[in-house]
Parts: sequence; C-alpha cells; structure tokens
Amino acid sequence: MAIMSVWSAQAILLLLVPSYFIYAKWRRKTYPLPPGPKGWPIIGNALDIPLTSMGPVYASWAKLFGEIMILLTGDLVLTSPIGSSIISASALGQTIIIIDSYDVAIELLEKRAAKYSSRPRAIMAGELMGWDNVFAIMPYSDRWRNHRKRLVKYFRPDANGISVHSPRAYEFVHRLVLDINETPNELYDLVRHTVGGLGLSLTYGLPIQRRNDPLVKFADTIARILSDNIIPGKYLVEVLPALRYLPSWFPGAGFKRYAESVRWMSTDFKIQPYERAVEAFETEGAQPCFVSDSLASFESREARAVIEEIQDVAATIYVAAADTTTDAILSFIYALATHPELRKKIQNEIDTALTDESGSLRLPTFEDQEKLPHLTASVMESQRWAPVTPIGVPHLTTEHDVFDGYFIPKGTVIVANQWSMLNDERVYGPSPHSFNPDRFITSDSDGPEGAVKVNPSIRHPNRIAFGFGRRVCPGSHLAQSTLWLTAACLLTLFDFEMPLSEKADYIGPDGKVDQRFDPGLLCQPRRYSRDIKVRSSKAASLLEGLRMGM
Ligand code: HEM
Repeated sequence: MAIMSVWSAQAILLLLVPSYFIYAKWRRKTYPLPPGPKGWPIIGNALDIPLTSMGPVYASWAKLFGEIMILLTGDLVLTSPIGSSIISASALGQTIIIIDSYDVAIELLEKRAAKYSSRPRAIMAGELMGWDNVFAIMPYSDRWRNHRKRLVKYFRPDANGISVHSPRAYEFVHRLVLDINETPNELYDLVRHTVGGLGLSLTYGLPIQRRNDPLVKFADTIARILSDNIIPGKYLVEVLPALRYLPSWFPGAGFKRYAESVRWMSTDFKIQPYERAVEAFETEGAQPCFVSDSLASFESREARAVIEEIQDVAATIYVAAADTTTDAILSFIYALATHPELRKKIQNEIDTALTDESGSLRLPTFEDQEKLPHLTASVMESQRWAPVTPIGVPHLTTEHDVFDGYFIPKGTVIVANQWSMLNDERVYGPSPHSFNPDRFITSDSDGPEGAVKVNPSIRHPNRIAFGFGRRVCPGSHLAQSTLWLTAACLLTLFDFEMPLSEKADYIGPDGKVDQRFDPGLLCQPRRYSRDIKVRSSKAASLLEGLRMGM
C-alpha cells in the first residue's frame, strides 16, 4: 500500500510539475505586460529609462502608450492613445512597471501588499558598501519586519496625529529660528543641521551642539555617500549582478575598489554613536531616545541579536530622515519666498490667531493648526507641488500577479509615480504645476462669516508623498510635525524674499524639472540666495524672549 501511494504521488508530481510550467507559460502568453515603449533586443528599454525628471517623463509615457482609441470622422479613421494608469518597460531582462494612478497604487501596493512589498536588490550600496543593515532597502522578510516594528513603535503619533516627539521638535525648531536670526545667510546649512540634529538626538539622546556638531557632520558625510551610490543605473553591477564577483584588481572593477574603501563607514556609523549613547545614558545632558527606549524593553531573544537590531534601526533613522525632511522644508521656504502675496496672507492669519489682547504675539504650537488653515494648506501644497520623492522608493514583487488583464511577473520593479498622482487635475484642480494653496481651502460653514478651513474632501498629499502599503514611510508623523512647526515659526518671525527672476515652478514650461531644482530621486531646490529679515518689532521681541529662555 505504502509503495503504491509513493508511486502514485510520484506520478502525480510528474504530471503536475510540467503542467504547472505549461500553465505559467500559458498565463504569461494569455495576459500581456502593460503597454510601454518598444524596446531593443536584449537591452530592452535600457536607453529610454530616464535618470532625471523621472516623474514627468514616466507620466508622459503613461499618456503615450495607453490603449488606442479609434475616432471615426467622416471617411477618416484617426487613432489616438487614451493613456494607461499602468505601463511597463524592461532593461536587460528586468521588468519595470510604473503606476501612474493613485487608485492602482492602492489596489496593488496596499490591497495586494503581500505580493508587492519587497525591494530591488541594492548591490552596490547594500551588499558591497555594507549598508544592507538599513531596513529601507531590505527585502520583504522577517528581518525587515522586526526592524520596522521597532521604528514604528518609537516614532508613533499621538491621538491627534502629531508625533509623540513634538517636545523635542519644539526645542530644535526654536534653536533653528534663533540661529537663522544670527546668521540668516546660512539658512540652508542651518536647516540641514537642525533636522539632522533632531534625528540624531531622538535616536541616540546625545547632546547636539547648536552648530558644527561632529556627530551631525559625520552622519551627513555618510548619508551623502550613501545617497550618491544608491542611484539606480549608476553602476552596471546593479543590472549584471555577476560583476560583483570580479576581483578588485580587475580592470573595470573600480566600483569594487571604491566600495571597499568606504565600507568601514557603514560599520562605524552603526557602532560608534550607539556606544557613545550607551556610555552617556547616566550622564547629564543625555535625553531619552530610541536606543534607551529599545534597550529598556528587551525581549527574550538572544541579547547580541537584539543589540544588532537596535544598532541597525538606529543607523537607518538618520539616512532615511535627514535629507527628506530637509528637502521638504527648503522647498516650502522656496515656494513662500517666491510667492510674497501668499506669504503676507498667511502672516495676517498668524497675526490674527496668535496675538493676545495685550497685543503681543506668541509662537505657534500644534494646537493652533485649526486656526491657521492657510498655513496648513501651504504646507500641504508644497508637498504636492515639489514632492520630496517624486517617484517614491521602488518596490519589488515576490509573486506573479494579474491586474486589469495585464501580467505582472514575480521579480518586477514597481515604481509609483507619486509626482504624477500629485499633479492629477481631477483631484487637485486646474494648473497643477502652479503653487496654489487655495486648492485645499473651502468655506467653513460652522465658523463665523467668511471663515475658511482645509477642505477635508481633497486627498491629502501625505497620502501619496510618503509611499504605500507595508513599506509606507514609518517616520511620516515626525516629518509632518517638523515641517509644519518649522513653516509656522519661520512665517511668524521672518520675511523672506527672493528676486522674482528666481521664481519657478518645480516643472518648467518644457515639462521637465526646472533647473532650480535637483531633477534626481530626491526633489530639492538648489542653493538659492534670499533675503531674510525679522518681520516686525513684535517678532523681534518674541525672538529676544526665546533667546533669554534657552
Ligand atoms: C518629508 C520627509 C519624508 C518623506 C517625503 C519620506 C518619504 C518616504 C517614502 C516615499 C518612503 C518609501 C515608501 C514606499 O516604499 O512606498 C519612505 C520610507 C521610509 N522612511 Fe521616510 N520620508 C520622510 C521622512 C522620514 C523620517 C523623518 C523618517 C524617520 C524617522 C523616515 C524613515 C523612513 C524609513 C525607515 C523608510 C523605509 C520603510 C520600509 O522600507 O519599510 N522617513 N519615506
């Protein structure tokens, strides 16, 4: 009996395995890949894949390569593409799918998250330079899940959606406005230093100097090297992984020699600040932080593994938080410096809401958000108009899928074109390339005559700007809180102007990213000159009060 059942099991297997492959092949044949540009043999679309202005270029593909509509006009038959919310391309055998619509992003990245939540292999930055401990680039796995859980637990929001770390955000933002008052020409570096310092303080609890803090400088150097080397397409080894086995001395293996020369950085950044944090726990000046909080709630797993995990997550925080939040703040300042009429409108709103009966002005707090709808709308609009991550961070599929009649193979790189979703006229109204916070404003029927509020029925840009599904940004509450508070404090205290010749939209008239912005993976206005002054005597006395209290 037993032998019979082994035989029949084998026979079934013999029949099933080939049938599975035939079925898989048939399915691939039955369902085509989504439409997209025609590629060359072997290299596919490798020469078409944009390395700059990706958001608008991919959006133009979505318009161009959709289904064909046939128009009959008299004897004439015209064909016109009607666009597609999902398109595909390939580069050296790697399939890439670009999602151009919010609804499709929700369907695939959120509702079918179990298949769409991995990340493409990062050979240069991860495997060769040693940053594979950063969970933002880890594949979908238990290791990633454990790391992410730790970060989510610490960076949670309160009941009003504000980061639980808002007291530390106040401390750093108040320091920032004092520093800008002292050296307004250093605005760019001061914002960077403040955001980095806040991230490191929350992670390691170490005291951070107001300027030129050595830990912030070290972290900043490292983050720049990492972000320069994570650019897709920069290294051939990303598409031909076998190249990673070339010996370092081999001609053309310069990438390996470079990776080896900077590999120490990933180890040092993981170990050094962690050890300093642990030593500093008992010393004066150290504050509660991610490391102290995580070590206090040790779980039953082996100690060494837990410590490694805490070190890894701690190292992830700076690299994920610093550039992104800095860029969001700099884009906001750029937008308001080039739209003086909007800035004045918001400052009037601030004066009305924050001036007490005796006529003195106070600094804004998170409790003021509802009283400052124009300010909140302008923060939302800056995230929509110049999104920090125009094409998000790519996901990778871990199973075959079929969507809307299209085949999406396992191992496909999925790009969510956030820029395109944030420029959807059907959602955000006409002229989406222009900076116009009023698109988020509506009348408030519960308030006094003429009162306005943020329109809750227009999709909040944060719903798109922080990504989707199981990989959605776990630092979004801290980022939003820091951005709103910085914007509110800056507008309360300062006037900032730029020559009108410097005014530009993120997207220029040619449909590409304007030269005043970085056209790469992160959107950042290039260094700009502007004139910053304290805006009134009330603002000056507020700054003086703040200085005395520090
Ligand atoms: C304005 C500021 C920020 C923006 C626009 C932003 C945006 C994003 C986006 C688009 C993703 C990818 C989501 C996806 O794959 O679908 C992401 C991931 C991530 N972000 Fe942020 N982020 C910001 C600030 C922060 C901050 C302050 C932190 C840390 C406290 C943080 C930590 C992370 C981490 C760890 C990931 C990787 C998540 C994973 O792979 O599971 N981010 N962020």
